Amino acid sequence: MQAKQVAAVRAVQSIQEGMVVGLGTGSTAYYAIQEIGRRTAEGLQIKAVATSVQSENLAKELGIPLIPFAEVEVIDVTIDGADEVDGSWNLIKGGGGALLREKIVAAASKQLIIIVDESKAVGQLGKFPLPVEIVTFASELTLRKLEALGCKPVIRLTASNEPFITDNGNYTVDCHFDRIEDADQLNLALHAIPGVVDHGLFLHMATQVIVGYADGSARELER
Ligand SMILES: O=C(CO)[C@H](O)[C@H](O)COP(=O)(O)O
Repeated sequence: MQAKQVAAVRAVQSIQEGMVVGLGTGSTAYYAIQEIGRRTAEGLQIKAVATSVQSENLAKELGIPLIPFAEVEVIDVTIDGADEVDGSWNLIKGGGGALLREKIVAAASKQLIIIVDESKAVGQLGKFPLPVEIVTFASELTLRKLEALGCKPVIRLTASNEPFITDNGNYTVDCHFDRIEDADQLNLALHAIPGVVDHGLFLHMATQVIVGYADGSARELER
């Protein structure tokens, strides 16, 4: 098993009968959804909500029962990946373009289990460009406001060089900071920009971080 899969399989052990489960997005969350599919095929009774169209489609293929958000009061556990995680379990997410739905689901979850391989554990956040979801209206203006925060903002493109459009119909801007000195302050500054819908800093949200290693082991990241 590769590192991402080991972390995913370990995290899925936390899912118990009757739970409402949030399904993350990305290549690590993919392994978690596969494992949830395997367990539901064996008879585990759960209900799930997805953080992207991609994960929703995968869940449908695997026969994982999905419920509409209108029926969700609380999500017991969400298992999701991350692009960076620091020693306080603060995260950069959104590399896979799903940060808004991921944050809505994470905020509604009693437990948020983050699964990563060891390359994602960092001393300080910011080497990975911070994804920011913005509305398409007046995007040039929003880009200038982002630049004023000290980063180089780049609208994410698809392989065919078109702007990448999120599941919510917005742009994603990758903000190159190199290092983020004060993530709490940056969180406030980003939310103060009107065209910003949300951003990939997930602060004080994770309740557990599981790191998978190339030797096939998985360990909880201490805080
Ligand atoms: O935030 C995300 C998607 O928006 C992903 O969880 C993050 O990009 C990590 O992806 P991967 O597991 O493929 O490395």
